[in-house]
Amino acid sequence: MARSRIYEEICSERRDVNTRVLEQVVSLAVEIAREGREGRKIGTLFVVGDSGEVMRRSKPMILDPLQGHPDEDKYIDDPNTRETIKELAQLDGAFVVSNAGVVLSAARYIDAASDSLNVPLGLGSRHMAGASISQQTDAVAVVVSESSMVRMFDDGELVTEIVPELWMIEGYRSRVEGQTLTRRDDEVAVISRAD
Ligand SMILES: Nc1ncnc2c1ncn2[C@@H]1O[C@H](COP(=O)(O)OP(=O)(O)OP(=O)(O)O)[C@@H](O)[C@H]1O
Repeated sequence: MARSRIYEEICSERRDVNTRVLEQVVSLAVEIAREGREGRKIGTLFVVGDSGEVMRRSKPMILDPLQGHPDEDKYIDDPNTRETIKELAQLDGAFVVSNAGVVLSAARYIDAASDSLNVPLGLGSRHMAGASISQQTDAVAVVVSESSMVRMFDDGELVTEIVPELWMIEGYRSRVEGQTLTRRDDEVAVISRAD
C-alpha cells in the first residue's frame, strides 16, 4: 500500500526525531490497528528516538525477543522486521525504535510516571506511558489503541490522532485539545493540533 502523504506531513512536524523513521512507524501502527492479529484487535506502543534515554527509563517485561539479533535484521523498513513486529505486538509492553530506524527492544515496561501530564480523560495506562516518556525524553510515542485509533504524543501531549478507517470518523469525538486540523485521503483521516 502506498504510504499516505499525510504521514509525511504529520511526521515532519516532530522536530526531535527522524521523520522518515517516524513515518514508517506510523504506517506500521496503522496496519496493526486495521489488521489486528488472528481476528483480534491489538493495542501496542512504539517509542521513537532518543533511544538511550528511553532504554534507561524502561525495563524488560519478559526476555527480549529482539535481543541478540544484529541491527541489520531489525530495520523498521524491512518487510521481515515488520511482520515480526506485528507478531510481537500481541505481547504486553512497548517497542523502542532508534532514530536510525532499528527496533532495539520489544515488550518493555515504560517506567516514566509523571504527575504533571495533560492527557485527555478516558485514555488508559498505555496512553499515559506514551505521554510520559514523550515528556521526559526527546522521543515521540505512537500508541495503537485496542479501539483501533493511533495516537501520537510529543512533549507529553496528544498531538495527532489517526483514524485508520474513514467510516470511523463519522461521529468520532476527537481527543486532541484546542484548535484542530483534519486531513484525509482515500484511506485515513488525521486530526492534529492546529498550532
Ligand atoms: N507503563 C507501561 N509500559 C508499557 N506498556 C504498558 C504500560 N502500561 C500499560 N501498558 C500496556 O497497555 C496495555 C493496556 O492497558 P490499558 O487498557 O490501561 O491502556 P489503554 O491506554 O486504555 O489502551 P487501549 O486503548 O489499547 O485499551 C497493558 O496490557 C500493557 O500491555
